[in-house]
Amino acid sequence: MAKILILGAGVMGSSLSVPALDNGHEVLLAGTHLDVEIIDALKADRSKHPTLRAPLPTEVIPLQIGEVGPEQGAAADVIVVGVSSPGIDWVIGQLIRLVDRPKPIALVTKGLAETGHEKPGAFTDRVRNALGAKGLGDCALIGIGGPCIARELALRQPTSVVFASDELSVAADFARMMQTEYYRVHTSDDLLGVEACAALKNFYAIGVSAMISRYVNPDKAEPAPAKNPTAAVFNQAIQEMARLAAWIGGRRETAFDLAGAGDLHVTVGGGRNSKLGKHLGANLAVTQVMEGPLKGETVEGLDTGRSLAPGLFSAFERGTLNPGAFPLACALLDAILKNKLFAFDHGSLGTALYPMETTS
Ligand SMILES: NC(=O)C1=CN([C@@H]2O[C@H](COP(=O)(O)OP(=O)(O)OC[C@H]3O[C@@H](n4cnc5c(N)ncnc54)[C@H](OP(=O)(O)O)[C@@H]3O)[C@@H](O)[C@H]2O)C=CC1
Ligand SMILES: O=C(CO)COP(=O)(O)O
Repeated sequence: MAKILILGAGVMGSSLSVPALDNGHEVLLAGTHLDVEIIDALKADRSKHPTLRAPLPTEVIPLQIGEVGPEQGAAADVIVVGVSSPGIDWVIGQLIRLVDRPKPIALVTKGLAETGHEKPGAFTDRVRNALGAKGLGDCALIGIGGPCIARELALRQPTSVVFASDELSVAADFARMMQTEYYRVHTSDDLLGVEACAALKNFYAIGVSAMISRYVNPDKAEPAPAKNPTAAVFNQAIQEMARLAAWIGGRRETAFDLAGAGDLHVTVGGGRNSKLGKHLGANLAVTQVMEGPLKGETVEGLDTGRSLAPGLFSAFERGTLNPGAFPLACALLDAILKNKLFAFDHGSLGTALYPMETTS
C-alpha cells in the first residue's frame, strides 16, 4: 500500500482517489486555497463532493492545504497534481514546500508553458526546473493523458488513459499502482508528446465543437447538428496536433492515440472547452462568451492558445513551420487573440490538405 497525496480537490483530482483507493492505497486529498468549501463539505460527508456529482469512497482523507505540512509531503510515495492550468504556479510553490526527496510526481493538469524560447514547453518541464533549483531535479515526472471525464471515472465507468514518463519504468510503476478494471492504463515514454496533446486537445476542441452549432441538418423534425463538418474538422485538428506535437519535441503518432484523438473526442462531447466552441460556432465572440454564459469558468483551451501563439507565430516567420498547415490553429488564434468571429469552414479546410511530408 502506498501513500498518495493529491493536490487539488476539483473534480479530476478528487476522482483519481477512486482507482487509488480501490487499489488499497491511502489517499490524502488536499484542496487548494480555492477549494476550502469543497474540503469542508467532504469533511462533513466524505462521500459527497459538491461538484463531482458522484460519490467518493469514504476512505479518502480530505485536508485543507494548511493541514498539509512537510511531514505529509515526506510520507507521500507519489504526489498527484490535480489543479487546472491557472493553478500551476501555485502548485509548484506547494511542491517546493512539500517535496524533501526525489519521488514520482504525476500531473493530470493540462496546459502549455511559455518558455521565452521559440517553442512552448510542458508543465512537467516547469516542475522539473523549479524542483531542480532545490536540488530535486531528479524527481520522476509523469504526464497523464487520455479520455477521462472525472465523473465517469468516479462512477467506475471504463476508460483507457496513458501515463507517460521519460523513463517507461516510472510510468509503468505508477500504472501498476493505479490500474483497475475500469481505469486501464497504457504507458508511454513520449512525455512531451502526451503533454502537448493533452493540452492542445482543449484548444482544438473549441474549433471542432464550433462545427456542432454552425451547421444544422434542416430536414429533421428537430433540427440536429450536421455530422460531417464536425468529423472533417476533428480530422484537421488531429493532423495539426500531430505536427505541433512533433515540433514541441514529442512524437507525431501520439496525436493519433489516447492523449490526442481519444481525449479530443471526449472533450468535444462535453465540457467547458466544447461549450465555448459551440458559442463561437453560433457567431459569438470569445469575450462575449467569457463575459456572458461562461463567466467565471476556466476554459483551458484559451490559455493553451495564448501560450502556443508566440512560438507558433515566430516559427511561421522563421519558416520552420508552414502557416498553411495550421488553418484551424490560425482561425482559433484569430478568435482568441483578436476577438474575431470564429471563421473556419470547408473553404479554409481545403487549404490544409497538403501531403504530410510538406507540412511540418
Ligand atoms: N474534468 C475532467 O474530466 C478532466 C480534467 N483534467 C484536467 O485536470 C485538471 C483539473 O481539472 P478539473 O478537475 O476538471 O477542474 P476543476 O475546475 O474542477 O478543478 C480545478 C482545480 O484547480 C484549482 N485552481 C484553479 N485555479 C487555481 C489557481 N489560480 N491557483 C490554485 N488553484 C487553482 C481549483 O480551485 P477551484 O475549486 O477554485 O476551481 C481546483 O482545485 C485540468 O488541467 C483538466 O484539464 C484531466 C482529465 C479529465
Ligand atoms: O479536460 C477535460 C476532459 O479531458 C475537461 O474538459 P473541460 O475542461 O472542457 O470541461
